[in-house]
Amino acid sequence: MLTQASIDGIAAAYSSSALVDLRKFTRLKPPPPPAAAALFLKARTEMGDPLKAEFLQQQGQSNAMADPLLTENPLKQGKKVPCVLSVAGSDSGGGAGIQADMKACAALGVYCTTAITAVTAQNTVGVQGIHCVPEDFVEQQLQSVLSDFDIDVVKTGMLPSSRMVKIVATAVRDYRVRALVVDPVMVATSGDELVGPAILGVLCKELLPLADLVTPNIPEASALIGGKCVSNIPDMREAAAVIHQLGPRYVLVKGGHLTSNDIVDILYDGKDWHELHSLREETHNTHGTGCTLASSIAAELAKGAAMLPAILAAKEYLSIVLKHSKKLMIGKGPQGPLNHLYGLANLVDMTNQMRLNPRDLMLYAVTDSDMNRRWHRSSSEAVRAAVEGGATIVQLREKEAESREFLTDAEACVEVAHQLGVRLLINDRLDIAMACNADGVHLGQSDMPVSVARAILGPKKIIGVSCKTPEQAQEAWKAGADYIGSGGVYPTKTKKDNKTIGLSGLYDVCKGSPLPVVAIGGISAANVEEILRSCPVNLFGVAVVSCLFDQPDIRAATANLHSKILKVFNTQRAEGR
Ligand SMILES: Cc1ncc(COP(=O)(O)OP(=O)(O)O)c(N)n1
Ligand SMILES: Cc1ncsc1CCOP(=O)(O)O
Ligand SMILES: [Mg+2]
Repeated sequence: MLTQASIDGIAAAYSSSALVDLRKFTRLKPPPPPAAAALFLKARTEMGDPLKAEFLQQQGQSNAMADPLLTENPLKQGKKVPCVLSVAGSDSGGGAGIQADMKACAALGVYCTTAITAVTAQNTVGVQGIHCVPEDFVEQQLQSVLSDFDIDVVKTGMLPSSRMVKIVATAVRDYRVRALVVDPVMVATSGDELVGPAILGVLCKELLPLADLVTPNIPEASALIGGKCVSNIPDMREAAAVIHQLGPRYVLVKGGHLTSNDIVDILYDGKDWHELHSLREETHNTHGTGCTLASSIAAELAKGAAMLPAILAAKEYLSIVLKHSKKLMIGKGPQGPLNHLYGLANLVDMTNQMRLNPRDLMLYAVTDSDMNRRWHRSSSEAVRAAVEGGATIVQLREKEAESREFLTDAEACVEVAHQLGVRLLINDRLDIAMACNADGVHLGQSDMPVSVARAILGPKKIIGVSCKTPEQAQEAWKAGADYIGSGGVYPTKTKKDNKTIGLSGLYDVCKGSPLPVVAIGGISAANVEEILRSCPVNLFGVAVVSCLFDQPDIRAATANLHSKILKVFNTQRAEGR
């Protein structure tokens, strides 16, 4: 057991009086939008943790919603991006250190810069080698990052030499770093030593007094208090008090090394102790949990949370990550990595499951039976050539054909399009679309109402709707459509007596449409650039008939149009639109 005398002794040995107190530079940002905080409170309360919820309510803040899919992502254009600097070692296995920090920050919507202190040869089995980065070069990395980026929080991990610790402390002081989270990494999850006890003195004397938070696990807490045994919660409390005497604003002693299933972390701020409980997850994939927790706390602080909400949110994120890591099979060793970016995989799944990726509207080929007849082509030959030339979606538009002939053609075209990985829609005819298992339909204003078509086709099929006005586009959206075809932009021989809306009409539809828009009518390689440039928002592509299908070489004509569209989109992307 620790005695008051030993606490005082260690505190005296590592007196912090001579150091500049950087805490006065700690500037945490204003609370996030109430909606996010309310969501978080609701989620926490529903999870049966009223104490934490109450605390958050008192704080009136925290954008600390742990699930990145539910949070407003702060990595937005036109806003100051929250920024963390991780000063840590690289893990070649990708599970801990710098790699964990970057993934955790990314998952929480925070930009992560790095200064790499050591390169480890490491995997799920253990640490096979350590190569320390020369101290001067670590210093150079710190200078590069701190002189350029607006860093909100510095988080340190593996600091393998005393000089390295001093260099980091100097940088934190010189650049008036706003907040510092110190994870006093000593031993990897595998039990391999990463940092020797020689750095302890300098760590306690130089870095901890500058820290807003230090996050030792039980062996590290024990090392920080001179090797005293820490084996239960009262010991953890005492250790936290001793470490607090070394100067950090908060101490979080993590209890994962105790065997209980109810993991208790102790947070001490010099006045109050908080017991933070979490359930142990039954998983071997725990490599990098310490780094992940510390960098997640840093990320939450960077977003503006106060310390306790930041820690609660980080713990929440970690426990969700652990749940999503249970079935991960990576590496042959006993400790697998975490699935930090589980939310991204969900996002990818969601994108794959989306009825329509609006980017597929980029070059929308609409077939024409008259033209195919004139050029002696079958519909499926025409579809194949267009898709091979770069068409990103196809619509079969047969105005004259009998149902049976239309269906036979449609079946052949669906087969070709699907072989080549492109969706095929049917113009006007739901019955044909259903019979040939097309990907959906395109409907006009006088065709079947969209809500009826949606009810018939179900949730998986794509529905496009022709609209000349923003009001029509809004109606289509309400009724369950997926995209808007807007035109005719220019007059065309392909659809006679069709009122044109011009570039300004197209602009109005794009501006007022909640759905992605594709322009149609009189579009060719000669005017596609001006059309796309005139509507930089919401116009995802062009739908064309004659400039592809009334041509001697459909493939070449499509490829030519494709390259023109790509040129505009690439420029717009480079300009940040
Ligand atoms: C992509 C796309 N946009 C608009 C139309 C026109 O459809 P509609 O108004 O139903 O006229 P018809 O094509 O049926 O004559 C379209 N087909 N495709
Ligand atoms: C179907 C349709 N809807 C509005 S204009 C049009 C025809 C477009 O054909 P083209 O690309 O040959 O001008
Ligand atoms: Mg129609």
